[in-house]
Amino acid sequence: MLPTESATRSAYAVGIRAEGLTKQYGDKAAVSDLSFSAEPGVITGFLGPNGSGKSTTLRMLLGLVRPTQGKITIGGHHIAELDDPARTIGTLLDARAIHPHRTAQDHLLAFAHAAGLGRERVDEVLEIVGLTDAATRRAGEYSLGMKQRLGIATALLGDPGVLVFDEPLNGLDPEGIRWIRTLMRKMAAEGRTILFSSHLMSEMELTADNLIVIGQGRLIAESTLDEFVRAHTTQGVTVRTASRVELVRALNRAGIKLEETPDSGLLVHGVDSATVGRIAAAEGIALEELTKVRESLEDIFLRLTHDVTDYGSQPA
Ligand SMILES: Nc1ncnc2c1ncn2[C@@H]1O[C@H](COP(=O)(O)OP(=O)(O)OP(=O)(O)O)[C@@H](O)[C@H]1O
Repeated sequence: MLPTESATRSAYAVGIRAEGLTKQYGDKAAVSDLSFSAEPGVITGFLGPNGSGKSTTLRMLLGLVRPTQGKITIGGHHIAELDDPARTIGTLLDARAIHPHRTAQDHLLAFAHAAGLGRERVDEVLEIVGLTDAATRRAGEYSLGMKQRLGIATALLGDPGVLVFDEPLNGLDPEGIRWIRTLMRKMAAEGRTILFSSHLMSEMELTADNLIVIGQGRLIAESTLDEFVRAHTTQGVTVRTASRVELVRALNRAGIKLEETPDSGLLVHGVDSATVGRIAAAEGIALEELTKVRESLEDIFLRLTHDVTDYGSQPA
């Protein structure tokens, strides 16, 4: 999705750009020649199997890891060159990294102080993330979901134009997940650049406008979510009929691959509904159902990254 005109004109219009980004740990390339961009006004989802290099990429963005080659910049600048980092970029990397004896308020006040921000802003962000009533409790007593909210409050302190959230949905209940989705949408609509990673594909599908997909440190795809799903969905239809044996025979004769589904339907690969309908009609077979297969983002992601998974689980 392209950023809207109002988004690019907004005061926040700063994007993220990786160019030839590479990080080598000894023989191991954690990130290899990675180039992508995340634009203002849209939500960009950052996907990859475990160990594919997402954290290393985000750590290079934040200046915590030095690239072996290439660069990753915010509005064209390395993070160390930013005049006012807190007002430019806000990040949630590990929500558990909070001092357990500090209250949420004190935690935020310390960050606000360091960034030259006033107490009012601390109250505002507590309100935005719904922690006002819990502000004087120690962070050590917080649930993971509350820690995520506190991490997001910290990211929002400087009212930055770029927000980077690594697995922001961890530990959130359905209401919390919906809340964060709405928050990200609102922030993007205001013209901010939102880059977030999640292993929850269904949520990614609901939230992201654009996707960056990596595997073994390399770019697999960069496109809008819609284009990605359209380009990678395999063609196929599910079909149901009382004359199953006859239909299987007819499809086999036509050289069409199919498999039986657990609910006694047939999954026909590589053809469209019209083809299956024509073959059935030619044989005088009545169909009870003929549905185009729609693959989920999760189906596509698992298939595309199957060969590039570092730490994939074995099939059950
Ligand atoms: N400091 C390091 N030293 C050596 N190897 C590292 C280091 N950091 C990361 N790696 C390796 O680089 C690869 C990418 O790791 P990274 O943590 O960036 O992946 P990830 O996509 O964030 O994974 P996950 O989703 O599991 O957090 C992995 O093979 C990892 O073992």
